[in-house]
Amino acid sequence: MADPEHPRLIIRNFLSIDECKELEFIHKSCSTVGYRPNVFSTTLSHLIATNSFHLIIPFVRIRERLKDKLEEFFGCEYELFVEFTGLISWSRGASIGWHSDDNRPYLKQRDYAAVCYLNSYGRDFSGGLFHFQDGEPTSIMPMAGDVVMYTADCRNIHSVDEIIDGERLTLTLWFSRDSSHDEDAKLISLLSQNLLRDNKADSCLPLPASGNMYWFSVEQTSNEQLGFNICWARLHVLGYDTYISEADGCDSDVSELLVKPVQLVRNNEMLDLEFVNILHALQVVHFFCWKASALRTREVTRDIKVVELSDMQRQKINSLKSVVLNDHDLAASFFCSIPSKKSSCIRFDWTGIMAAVDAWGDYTSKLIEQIHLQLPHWRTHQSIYSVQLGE
Ligand SMILES: O=C(O)CCC(=O)C(=O)O
Ligand SMILES: [Fe+2]
Repeated sequence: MADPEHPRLIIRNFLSIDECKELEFIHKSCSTVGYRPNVFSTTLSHLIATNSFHLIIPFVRIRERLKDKLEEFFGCEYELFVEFTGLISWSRGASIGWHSDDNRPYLKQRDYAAVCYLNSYGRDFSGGLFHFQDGEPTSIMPMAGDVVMYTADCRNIHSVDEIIDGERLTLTLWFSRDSSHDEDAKLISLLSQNLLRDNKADSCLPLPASGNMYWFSVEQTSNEQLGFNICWARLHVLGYDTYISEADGCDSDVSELLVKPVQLVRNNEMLDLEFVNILHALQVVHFFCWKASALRTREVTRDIKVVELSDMQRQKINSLKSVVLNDHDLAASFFCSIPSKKSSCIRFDWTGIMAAVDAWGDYTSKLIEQIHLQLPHWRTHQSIYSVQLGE
């Protein structure tokens, strides 16, 4: 039963570690700059808009489980709609002072919040403790898999300490009693438009959004500013460079670079395989990070061709870097894991990356199949739920 003065619930290990890792893979390969300084986010509508609509499938069961648990605990069965679902990461310097989650006129529809921690305090980031102003518990140390649920009103005023190091990642949902704020209706309409429009979407190769959505600068203004593109920054912190044969010198426009085919480079070697764009390369690399140990036993059917870089190619790579990562120290400080924990790095080899290319393709096809099977049911019921097929 919820305490009427401070209605809140904390559940340890609500999500499995693999669920956390899958959502981390999605966020690190699809996020955009967020709504507040040093915050990055991945919304479901963004996944749909960038031809990665199949990636909403991993959220479906989790959303449902969260809503069921929340409704049961707070005694509001069948009353709630999901108002917002998003992956949110906070990097060094991000924090939020005392607030309730409905504290703006345009947020009044929010009745409940559920925050799932996808990584852990001390291991993946430092700082970032959660505090309630009154009542118990006073503080929460975020740990992967745990969830905190609370009413969005002033009975649950809370804050989050500044992130000191690393990247703190959550899956955050808000729920509303007001059906006009039901996120599902909007998502189903977007999905229908995208899937109907694009029959050949079967390969689900990501399509970048506009360049400014991936551009981080301290001032958070235009493309011209000193800063970095977050897609390249995420590859850079993992030790990868990229080569774009079609890039024509250091005056290239970042928005144009986002849609050009890229090759992955590591030290002095380049994989002789073109990814359709930087987001495609990023998805495969993060898929490799997620599944590295399982990929070791996967047979690679294609030839792996790695070439040594020429001086010309190296020059081109450096001039590309000066455009997309013109503040690479800042980029590193945002997306690096915390310094004392470097040992958790994944052992790199090109065979692993090639295995990831194939395995990412299989993973993607399975999710596309799922979405094609489920969408008709979602449209009928105007609700996103896990359809028990074969019923
Ligand atoms: O991430 C958290 O622990 C809470 C975040 C929060 O308070 C918010 O986004 O309103
Ligand atoms: Fe909040």
